[in-house]
Amino acid sequence: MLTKKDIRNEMSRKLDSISAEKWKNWSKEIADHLVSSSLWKESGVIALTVSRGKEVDTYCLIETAWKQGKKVVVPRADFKQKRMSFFEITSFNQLEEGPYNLKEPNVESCPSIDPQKIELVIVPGLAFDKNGSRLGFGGGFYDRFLPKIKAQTIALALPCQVIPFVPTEPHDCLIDHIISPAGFLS
Ligand SMILES: Nc1nc2c(c(=O)[nH]1)N(C=O)[C@@H](CNc1ccc(C(=O)N[C@@H](CCC(=O)O)C(=O)O)cc1)CN2
Ligand SMILES: Nc1ncnc2c1ncn2[C@@H]1O[C@H](COP(=O)(O)OP(=O)(O)OP(=O)(O)O)[C@@H](O)[C@H]1O
Repeated sequence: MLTKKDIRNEMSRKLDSISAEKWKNWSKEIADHLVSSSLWKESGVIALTVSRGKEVDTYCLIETAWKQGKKVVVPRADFKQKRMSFFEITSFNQLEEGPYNLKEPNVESCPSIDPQKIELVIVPGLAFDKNGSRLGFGGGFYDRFLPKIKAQTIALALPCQVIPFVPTEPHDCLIDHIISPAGFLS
């Protein structure tokens, strides 16, 4: 059986080989499905990550959310504790360079938000299966964060990121919905 590490390595390689054009078009299709969903429409406070590399583009989604008057909250990761805090951003200028080329909120200019106020969480990840199992970069950040909140969770996946089976451990949290360019998978 493939280990989590095998899948991470294989997926990073596959993502690297996707052209910029395909990445852009798929991201747009995924965003269209998301913003037309009732979950998105009904949520006023949305937690997202700021996309990096070949992660499904979230810059457009953040802009759409702002235009629609929604609150956008993004995480700042504490890599020692493996925990995240969320801060509201109202401009991309409030982001700064964090570890691993992550864009993270500047804590001086962004108010922190009580996780209970989050209404929808867009969860990042490397690979997903139709059951809602998710594989991330291996920090366990979301598996520590999600049990604390009651919001619905959605993952955005390029076609190659949906695989038949993601191995899970007891601490792994299932994602409620996965959106690929073809639409909602679950
Ligand atoms: N855009 C984005 N932001 C995010 C996440 C994410 O997955 N994507 N996170 C989701 O939890 C949290 C940060 N967690 C992260 C954990 C590891 C790496 C990372 O880049 N790791 C190295 C590999 C390190 C190793 O080999 O052990 C890498 O991928 O090169 C990035 C983010 C919060 N912010
Ligand atoms: N709720 C938790 N409490 C304590 N330890 C946890 C918890 N969730 C995950 N861990 C630990 O964190 C490490 C990484 O977990 P895992 O491989 O599932 O990460 P991941 O889901 O791929 O990463 P991420 O959520 O950051 O994207 C593991 O060593 C795991 O034991």
